[in-house]
Formats: sequence, C-alpha cells, structure tokens
Amino acid sequence: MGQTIRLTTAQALIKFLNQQYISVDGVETPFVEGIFTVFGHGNVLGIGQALEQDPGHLKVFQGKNEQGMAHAAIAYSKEKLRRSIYAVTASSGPGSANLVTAAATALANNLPVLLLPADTFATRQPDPVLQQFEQEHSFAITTNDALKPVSRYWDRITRPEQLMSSLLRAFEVLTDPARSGPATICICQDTEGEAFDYDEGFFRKRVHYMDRMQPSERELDAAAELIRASKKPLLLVGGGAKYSDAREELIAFSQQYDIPLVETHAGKSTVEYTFANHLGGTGILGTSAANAAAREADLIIGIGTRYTDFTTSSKTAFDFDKTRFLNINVSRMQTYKLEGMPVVADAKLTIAALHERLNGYKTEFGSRISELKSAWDAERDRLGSVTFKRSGFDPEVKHQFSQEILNEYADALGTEFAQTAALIAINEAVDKDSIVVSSAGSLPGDLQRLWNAEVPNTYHLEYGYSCMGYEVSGALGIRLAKPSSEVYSIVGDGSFLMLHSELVTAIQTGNKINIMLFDNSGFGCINNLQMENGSGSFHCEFRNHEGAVMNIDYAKVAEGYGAKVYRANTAEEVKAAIEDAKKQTVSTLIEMKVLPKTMSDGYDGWWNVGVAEVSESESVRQAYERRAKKLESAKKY
Ligand SMILES: Cc1ncc(C[n+]2csc(CCOP(=O)(O)OP(=O)(O)O)c2C)c(N)n1
Ligand SMILES: O=C1C[C@@H](O)[C@H](O)[C@@H](O)C1=O
Ligand SMILES: [Mg+2]
Repeated sequence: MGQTIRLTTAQALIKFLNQQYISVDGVETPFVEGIFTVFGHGNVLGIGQALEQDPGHLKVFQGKNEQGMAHAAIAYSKEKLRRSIYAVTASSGPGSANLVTAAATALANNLPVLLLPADTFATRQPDPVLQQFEQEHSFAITTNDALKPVSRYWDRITRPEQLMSSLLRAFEVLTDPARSGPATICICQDTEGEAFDYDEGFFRKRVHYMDRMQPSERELDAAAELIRASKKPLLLVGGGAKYSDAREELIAFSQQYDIPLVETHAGKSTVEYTFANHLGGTGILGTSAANAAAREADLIIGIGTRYTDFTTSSKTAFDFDKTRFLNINVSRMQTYKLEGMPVVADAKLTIAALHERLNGYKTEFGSRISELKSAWDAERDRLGSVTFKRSGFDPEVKHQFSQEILNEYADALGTEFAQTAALIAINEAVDKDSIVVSSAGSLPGDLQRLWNAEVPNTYHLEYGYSCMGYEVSGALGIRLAKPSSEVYSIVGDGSFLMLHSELVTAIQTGNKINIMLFDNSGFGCINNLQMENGSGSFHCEFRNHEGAVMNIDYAKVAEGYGAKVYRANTAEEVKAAIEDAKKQTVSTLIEMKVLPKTMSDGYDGWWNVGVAEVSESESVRQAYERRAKKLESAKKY
C-alpha cells in the first residue's frame, strides 16, 4: 500500500478529472477541459465545495439550464472530434431530470460526456428529502434511474470508495471510439461530502490511448474484391469518417478511381464541397445529384455511418436488387446493417489500405459525376434567388398554403423573404472557416442541401436525435472548442423558443456566438409533414387565440439579454448584418422573418412516417395508400 490522501468524494472526483489525458496519433492532451454547473442543494456543498477549493486546470462554467449546458458539453466534444470533453454537474431531482434529453442526444450521436447528477441521501436519514419522489415499490429508485436507458455507462455512488472503480470504467467508455457516449455517475448528496483515505496512486496521470483499429488482411482482401467487382461504387461519408480524420484518404481514393462521394449530416464537411467528386448530402434531405448517384450505384461504401432513415430514405434510396454494401465502422454493430460486408476498423486506415490494393481499377461513372454536380449547382442557384410574388407564387413546398395564406404571412411578418434565399445569403456572407450549427426543424434540410462547406469540419449538425434546443446551446460548446472561429447557430423560431438559455451563458462569459433566427411563425417542417400526409394545418402554426399569425420580436428578447441584434428581411440586409456582427465581440442575434413553405423540398427523398390506416378524411386515406405503395419497393429490414 502506498500513501493515502484524505479527501471528500467530490474532491477526489475533481482531482481525478485533472489527471486524465488522451493520446491520439501520438499527440497527448488533457481529456477533461472543464465542467458545467447548475448548483442546487444536492451538489453545491460537495462538487461545488471541491471546485471552489481546487478546480485544477478545469474551466468552470455556470450553466442556465441542465439540458442546455449538457448540449453545450456534447457540442464541445463533437467539435473536438471526441478527443476532449466537459463534465456536467446537476443537482438531484429536477436538475437530473433535465439531463435526460441531453444524455439521449449524446447517446444517439455517440458523443462522450460525463454527467454527474447528485442523488438522494445514501443514509436515507432525512428521507424524503426535497425533490425526492417516493416510489412506493422501491425506495432505491430516484430520478437518476431515468438516465439509465440513455447512458452508455451508469453508476450510483453511495460510498466514497466506490468512486474509484466507477471512474475508471467511465473513462474507459468515454475514450472508446466504438462505444463512445454519455457516462453517468450519480453521487448521493451526503456521499459527495464524505471523506475517505484514497490511495495516491489513484490520482496519478492516466493516458487513455485512442488507437486506430487496424482492418484485418481478410477484411481488406474481401473489400477490395467487392470494389473491383463493382462498376459504380459510391462513397457514403458518415460521422465516423470525420472522427477518424479521413479527409485526405477519401479525396485520394475518390479521385484516383472516379468514385463519387456523398455525405450524411454527421459526415458533412469531412471533405469540402469544392472537391470535384463531391455530390453533397444524401437521403431524405439530400441533393438531386447525391440521390441520383445513390440510385445508380451498385456498391455503397458506407464509412462510419449508422444508415439512419434520413440517410437511406427509409430504405428506398438504393436499388436493393443490385446494390451491395461495404460497411467500414469501428462499431461492429453498425457494420452488420443492410447485410453489408463488415470491416470493423478505423476509416482512415482502411481507406488508405484499400487504396493500395486497387491499382488499375476505374469506375464507370466517368463524366456522369460532373453532370450530376452541375445540374445540382444550377438548382441551388435557382433556390438562392427565389422571390415571393403576391400572386401566382409557387413555393417549394407545394399545394399546402394558398396564395391568400402566404400573403397573410407576408403581411403579418412584414416580409417577402424566402428561406432558401436567406440561407444561401448567409453561406455567401460568413467567413469560410466559420462554423454552422443546427439540429431540428426545416433548416437541417436546407443546410444539408444548400450549405456549401468549403473548409473541412465547419458544419456541425446534431441529426442523430434532432433535438430542438441544441442549436443555441451547441453554439456555445463549439465556441469553447474553437475560440477563434465565428460560430453561427442556424435556428428556427420553434427551437429558439424551446431552449436558448445558454445564450445568456455565452454573453455572461464573453464567448461570442451568432444566432441566425429564422422566424416563420410556426413549427414549419411538422406543418409540412402533416399537410403532405393528408391532414389539415393543425396546431403547428403560431396563431393567437383570434387566429392571427403571431409576430414575435425575438430581436428584442435577445437585446434584453445583452446581445447585439439585427433585423434582416432581404439578402442584402442579411449580408450587411453579418458583416457588422463580425466586428462585434458580444454575442449577436440576426432575426429574419421568412415565409412558410419556402424551404427546399423533394429531390427523391422519402420518409416512412406513421400515416393513419383508417380515417374520415379522403386525403389521409390517399396518403396512406401512397405510403403503402412506396413501401412495396422498400427494403423490409
Ligand atoms: C425536443 C424536440 N421536440 C419535438 C421535436 C419535433 N419537432 C421537430 S422540428 C419541430 C418544429 C421546429 O420548428 P422551428 O424550429 O420553428 O423550425 P421550422 O420547421 O419552422 O423551420 C418539432 C416540434 C423535436 N425534434 N425535438
Ligand atoms: O420530426 C421531425 C421532422 C424533421 O423534419 C425535423 O428536422 C426533425 O427535427 C424532427 O424531429
Ligand atoms: Mg419555425
């Protein structure tokens, strides 16, 4: 036995976090950058006391909402390609409950975050304590149990010495690229303050090695054979490719063999759009070019993708009779999808190794790649110059709102701005190396299609959970990860209303973010979805009790917090506002009133949604028939 040191559980936790390092490709860096806090009685006297006494190198932030600050932490680790994290401490009860949505967001996106919610008393002496619900069939159940299904690792600490084995396990999970996600350690509020004689060895510097997983010779031989047998393979770039830093290998591979490249939301900007073989986003929110290439392909080389419904157009994007799948992923589970050939390995290493085995190979795509790309680029130009007309206007989302209703919106919001034109204006105005972030609503669709990322790793979409409220909180996390980059949060009015508390944290801490608020006065994409599937417009527009379209002054709200604000309803105004916003040191909000139904739509994507099988409405019955017909051509599993 070596020396011991007497610390509270919370003090030991903070001391341990300071000693965790990560090593990737020979570069060693501290793994835990800091901690977000919302203190309550459950954690202020434990973790709060420990941080006040000695935070070490940890940066300490006061969050405003547990979900918001956890989203910021998640965005930070995503931006850091999972090589650095923030911890998040919450008080017990409602504070813990507020973490559940964020934990699920991290889990769906395979993003590491250390969640530290306080728990009820281990001794149970004062029970029921404030915020403790009493579950009659088990006093062992607390709010924190709700975090179990959404954590990659979950533990409850009722004695100080349990912390040691728990933290070791948590960091093993947090630094494993194949199982990365939220690690949740719930510490009883009395235990946080209890002392123990910890072995000093527990606090020695620990380096976690994120070694690249090598593909086996067998896997490489089989994969090369599959590619050689293919006339039209397609590179489908997912988030795993980005985390693996596989840009150079992808470009070289695609270039040499004439393989078109398409991307998912998570993979977007791994390779910049200016690369000639890049056909843009794929699937439900994809470009015409990417979706045509996917349909023509006889082999999909899926790199670090989960093949979600948005990527596969609910398993209708490919010709499943002829198309095969080669799945390269560090997660074995992911490689089994769509009956693909599994290569359980790192993307960068695998692409490089495959490159060496394909000498003399060429696809049959030839000039088709540039044809598809130019046709899409022309379509994007059209979308950038959509102009509203008071009569005979044909919006992108068709046959839903009459001209009369569109005019009503134009009058109520005082705008004639089309969403696609607004987004492209932003894309043209921001510096190329700035970062955009979004996650829910109609904007992810426009972003995946229309946002041309010209610098790698400048596009940050949370579309694994598509959680409203990530947009603003996420921007803060990104700014912490990249303090010298301008960060633009692309957010709808609905998402902004749902959660924007961390705008205050950004202003308070001097971490500048820019919010690009698209106000179409409603849950626009859901309104599109219901009407496209035969329903009427039901509870998705923001109309008041008298039926009038609401026109909320969001700029004023942000101004109240201390942000510099702008109102911009034309492309010129947007560009001018962005230019001025670049000069500011404080966070900014640019409010744009945009017309509903003017987001991009179509391009052969299809989404399987639960249309009512029986209905009194003829249009719903027709929608159900259309869905049933489409499902006939979909792969069933
Ligand atoms: C937390 C959460 N609740 C509900 C949803 C379902 N949902 C997806 S988009 C959306 C509306 C988004 O409205 P807004 O942000 O204004 O974007 P718009 O579609 O109008 O562009 C809703 C309710 C979600 N994704 N996340
Ligand atoms: O239900 C949804 C519809 C999608 O269009 C949207 O982007 C997403 O946020 C969602 O939850
Ligand atoms: Mg909206």
